[in-house]
Amino acid sequence: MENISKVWLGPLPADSPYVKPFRMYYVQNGKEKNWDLLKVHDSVAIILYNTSSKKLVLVRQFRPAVYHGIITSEQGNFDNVDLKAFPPSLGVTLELCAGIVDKSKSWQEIAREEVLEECGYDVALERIEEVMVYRSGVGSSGAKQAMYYCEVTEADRATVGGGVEDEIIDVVELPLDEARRMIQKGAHNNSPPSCLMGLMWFFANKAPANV
Ligand SMILES: O=c1ccn([C@@H]2O[C@H](COP(=O)(O)OP(=O)(O)O[C@H]3O[C@H](CO)[C@@H](O)[C@H](O)[C@H]3O)[C@@H](O)[C@H]2O)c(=O)[nH]1
Repeated sequence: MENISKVWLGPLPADSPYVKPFRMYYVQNGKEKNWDLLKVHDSVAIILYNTSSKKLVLVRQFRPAVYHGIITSEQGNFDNVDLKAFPPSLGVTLELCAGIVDKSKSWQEIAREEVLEECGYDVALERIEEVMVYRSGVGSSGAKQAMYYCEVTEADRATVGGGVEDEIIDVVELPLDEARRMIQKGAHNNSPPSCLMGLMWFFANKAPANV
């Protein structure tokens, strides 16, 4: 899926629409302190369960930040990457369907659109149930993410999904026993904490007893 042929790094342009770095200053207990942080978009993530197939619907995609993190954990900072030593498949993740909040629509509507764009299911707004809201990246961004739950059936399928514009996203139907293994033994597929937490919430609150 990733088909990546060259990787290199450059400085962050000041007009990045996705990441803005700051140094925040504050006085605590009478002492001046500072913290280096990033402003990034808030986001939504959706736990999708297909009740026809009795499988969870997740997405696979190449994540540059994960790939970068894997390489730097292994060998420190880099300029160019040896793609043989670090195949880009290392940076592929298995995640909940998700989207950034970058338009003036309700968060639930943005979640509804992501379910359609990424996974191909066209569902009414009322079927998207809020699960919880939390802050991620507490040391770096403190970005807000709202998690939702939505049940879909084959009747809701409108497209094959896969994202919009340049996005390259694979839709994955995950059997419940595999999902259970991910939260019992740890995931080997770079799944972020939000995905693992979403799976745990699903098993604690929604999973059918007999599957
Ligand atoms: O430098 C960038 C960053 C984003 N995008 C595009 O912006 C969109 C969304 O970006 P991304 O940050 O990957 O959003 P999500 O996939 O919605 O990821 C959200 O949901 C994830 C899973 O919960 C969280 O890990 C992320 O922090 C949170 O942004 C996609 O079309 C990307 O292609 C770029 O083109 N360039």
